[in-house]
Amino acid sequence: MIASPTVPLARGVAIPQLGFGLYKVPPEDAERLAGDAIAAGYRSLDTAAMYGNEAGVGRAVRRAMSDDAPSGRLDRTELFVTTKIWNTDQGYDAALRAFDRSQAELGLDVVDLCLIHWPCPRRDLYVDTYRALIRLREDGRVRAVGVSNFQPEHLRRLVDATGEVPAVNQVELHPWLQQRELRALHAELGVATEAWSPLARGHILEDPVLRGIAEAHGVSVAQAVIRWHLEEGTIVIPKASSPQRIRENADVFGFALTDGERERIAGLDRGFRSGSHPDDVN
Ligand SMILES: NC(=O)C1=CN([C@@H]2O[C@H](COP(=O)(O)OP(=O)(O)OC[C@H]3O[C@@H](n4cnc5c(N)ncnc54)[C@H](OP(=O)(O)O)[C@@H]3O)[C@@H](O)[C@H]2O)C=CC1
Ligand SMILES: O=C(O)C(=O)[C@@H](O)[C@H](O)C(=O)CO
Repeated sequence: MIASPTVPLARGVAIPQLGFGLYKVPPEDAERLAGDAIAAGYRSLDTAAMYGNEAGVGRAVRRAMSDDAPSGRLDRTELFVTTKIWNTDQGYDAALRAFDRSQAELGLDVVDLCLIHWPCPRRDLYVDTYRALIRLREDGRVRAVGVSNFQPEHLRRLVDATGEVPAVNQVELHPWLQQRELRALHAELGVATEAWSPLARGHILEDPVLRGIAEAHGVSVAQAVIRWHLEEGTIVIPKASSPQRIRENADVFGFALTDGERERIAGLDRGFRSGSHPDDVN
C-alpha cells in the first residue's frame, strides 16, 4: 500500500485518510486482524468501547511498536487509534470514567481521537459528555475529540454551547447515502467527515453502475468505492475479516476515477442506511 494521505484536524493533529474499522471483530480476532491491517500499511484503527475489542487493538499497536514487530518497528506517532464513548456512559463524570476504562483496555498513554458514539438526544447529555472530552484533551490523554452520528441540529447546539468545533463527525456514508446536506455543514464549520460502513456493509457491492466502473479499472467494487471516498476527501475506515480483503481494500492508490464516473456515482444516492438512524438510537 502506498502511504495513505492524511487529513488535518485542529491543533496540528492529522488522521490517515484510510483506516481499518473493527466493528463486529470478535475480541479474540482483534489483535490478529489489526496486526494484518498494520502489516498491509494501514496506520489508523477505529474501535469503540461497544465493540469489546479495544484490548486486542491495543496489543496490536504495542506489538507494532516492539522490536519483534512483524513488518518493521513503528513509532507510536505513526499509528492513529480512535475509540468512542458509548451511549450509556454519557454525562461528564460517566464519560471520564468510561474513558479510564477504554484507556486501560487499550493500554495506551494517549488516544489519538475520542468520539461521542451517538448523540442520543433523548438523554440530552452530549454537551456535558463533550466537555469531558475537552478536559481529556486538555489533560493530554487524547489528541483530538469529535463526535459520531451527529445531525446538523446536534452539531450546531454543540458549537453554540461549547464554542468548540468537533474535529470529526463519523457518520454512515457511501454511494447510496451521500449525506450532502451534512457534508456541506461540515465544510462550513470545519468538521472533517469520516465515513462509517463505507461499503454499506456489502450491500452496494452488486450495484451495476459500481460494477461497471470497477471493471473499467480492473479493480473490485470495494476498491472502486474506497477510491471514491478518498477522492471525495472523506476519511474512510472499511472493515474486512481476511488478510486478502484487508490488503485489497488498501490497494486503491494506483488508479483514479474519471469525472464521468464520479458523476455516475453522484447519481446513486438513495438515502439507503445499512445501520441505524441517529433518531432511533438512545
Ligand atoms: N460510529 C458508528 O456508529 C459506526 C462506526 N462504524 C465503523 O466503521 C467501520 C466500517 O463499517 P462496517 O459496518 O464494518 O461496514 P463496511 O462498509 O466496512 O463493510 C464491511 C463488510 O464488507 C465486507 N467486505 C469488506 N471488504 C470487502 C471486499 N474487498 N470484498 C467483498 N466484501 C468486503 C466485509 O466482509 P468480511 O468482514 O467478511 O471480510 C463486511 O461484511 C466499522 O468496522 C467501525 O469501525 C461502523 C458502524 C457504525
Ligand atoms: O458499529 C457501530 O459503531 C455502531 O454503533 C453501529 O453498528 C450500530 O450499533 C448500528 O448501526 C447497528 O445497526
